[in-house]
Amino acid sequence: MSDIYKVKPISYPVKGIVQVPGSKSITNRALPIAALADGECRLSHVLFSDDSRHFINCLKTLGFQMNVDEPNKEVRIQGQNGYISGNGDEVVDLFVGNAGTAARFLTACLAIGDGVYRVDGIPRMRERPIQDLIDALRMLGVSIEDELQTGCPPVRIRGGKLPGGKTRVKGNKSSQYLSGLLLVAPYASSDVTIEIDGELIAKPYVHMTIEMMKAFGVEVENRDDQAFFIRAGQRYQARTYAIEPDASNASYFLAAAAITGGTITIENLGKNSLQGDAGFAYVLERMGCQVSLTNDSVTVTGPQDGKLQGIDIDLNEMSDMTQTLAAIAPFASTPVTIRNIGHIRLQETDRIKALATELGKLGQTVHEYPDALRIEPAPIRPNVEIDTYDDHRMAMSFAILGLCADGLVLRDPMCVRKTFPTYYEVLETLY
Ligand SMILES: O=C(O)C1=C[C@@H](OP(=O)(O)O)[C@@H](O)[C@H](O)C1
Ligand SMILES: C=C(OP(=O)(O)O)C(=O)O
Repeated sequence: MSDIYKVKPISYPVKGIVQVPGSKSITNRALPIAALADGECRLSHVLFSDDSRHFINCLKTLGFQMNVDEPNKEVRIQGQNGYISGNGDEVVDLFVGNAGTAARFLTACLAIGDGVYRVDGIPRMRERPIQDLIDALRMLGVSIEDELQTGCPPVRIRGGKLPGGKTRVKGNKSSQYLSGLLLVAPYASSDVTIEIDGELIAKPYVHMTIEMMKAFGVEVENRDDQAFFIRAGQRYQARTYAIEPDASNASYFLAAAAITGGTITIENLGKNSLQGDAGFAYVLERMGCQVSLTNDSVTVTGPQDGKLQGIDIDLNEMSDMTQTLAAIAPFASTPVTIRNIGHIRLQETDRIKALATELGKLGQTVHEYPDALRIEPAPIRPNVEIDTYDDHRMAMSFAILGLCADGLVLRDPMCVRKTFPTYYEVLETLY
């Protein structure tokens, strides 16, 4: 694909069943859990994208025997029952690209590694905070440092016996620090209590972690999302595990139905999903769409006149949906206000600023706040080139807006490879 992608407008309601790849969040939990388990785990419907490939490559570097079958979307991992190899005092370098889940979950798990490790990524990863995880691991006795004293990667960890005990973690910048601590906690030598220091954002991802730990045999006592207790001695049990389709990446196709008055169904993603972003369908319902969510599928039908109602919503628990919602705001009859999303300034890019800038280029009136956005719909300016900030969700969301605009062009469209390398192929099935 070239360095631009011209979105072809669509003049009719989209209709059909869309297949989206496996969940990035579930894949990047299943991989470390399987590696820590005792015996062979078979993971099916695995996502193959930058974020998961970085994780897979890091596990290979750590010596895990893996059978990676991309054509069949399957990974078999020989778990080492909590053992992670090292290279004596030689630093083992692990590259995670810009995968926040890989950076945070690996950093936590390496606390029990048999060696010294450096976790590093692309320049943007070196701007994404990890200090709160460093502080929490140090309270558990882990030898860990941010090598450039930036509070961000590269992080150097000297693994060993994880003593356990009580630790506190801040959860206002990312929920991933807590998820990482939870994932490794069963392998501490004594019980672990994790207390939350202040607010905890994006809670559905913590619940996903706990549910997946349970699926592999480890119980976490959740004390009202303020403290978490993990009894020592528990171990992940090897098993086969099927990964759900990615609800976050399904949102773009549901949004296409919303703005074209069409009907899109995503199969194997329903009421029992582990993913909080499966709830995005209900956001569309509040904007005037018809939604059907069964045990194993979600269907959205957009209003026939293509006119959506505006919405004022706290999107903290589905913050990855901010760009999807912002991209359909121009098609609403009244303003769209998205609140409690300040932490997304710390992600692949400063997402609030990026959205304000790009929607402004499209003629929208955007009010930017430290932790919120308010978009006043206006006619969409034609022939605009959209910057994507090396952020897959900027590219994927504005591609949907482009279906109902004239001449919208995406720059660096393949930044979608972070979680959805085949995005444009799937998008083009809508025509
Ligand atoms: O735990 C996870 O899988 C994720 C948690 C969220 O990150 P933050 O908690 O840093 O917002 C989300 O944005 C990210 O896409 C995936
Ligand atoms: C924030 C995201 O990813 P991560 O934090 O895992 O890099 C995302 O996928 O939108």
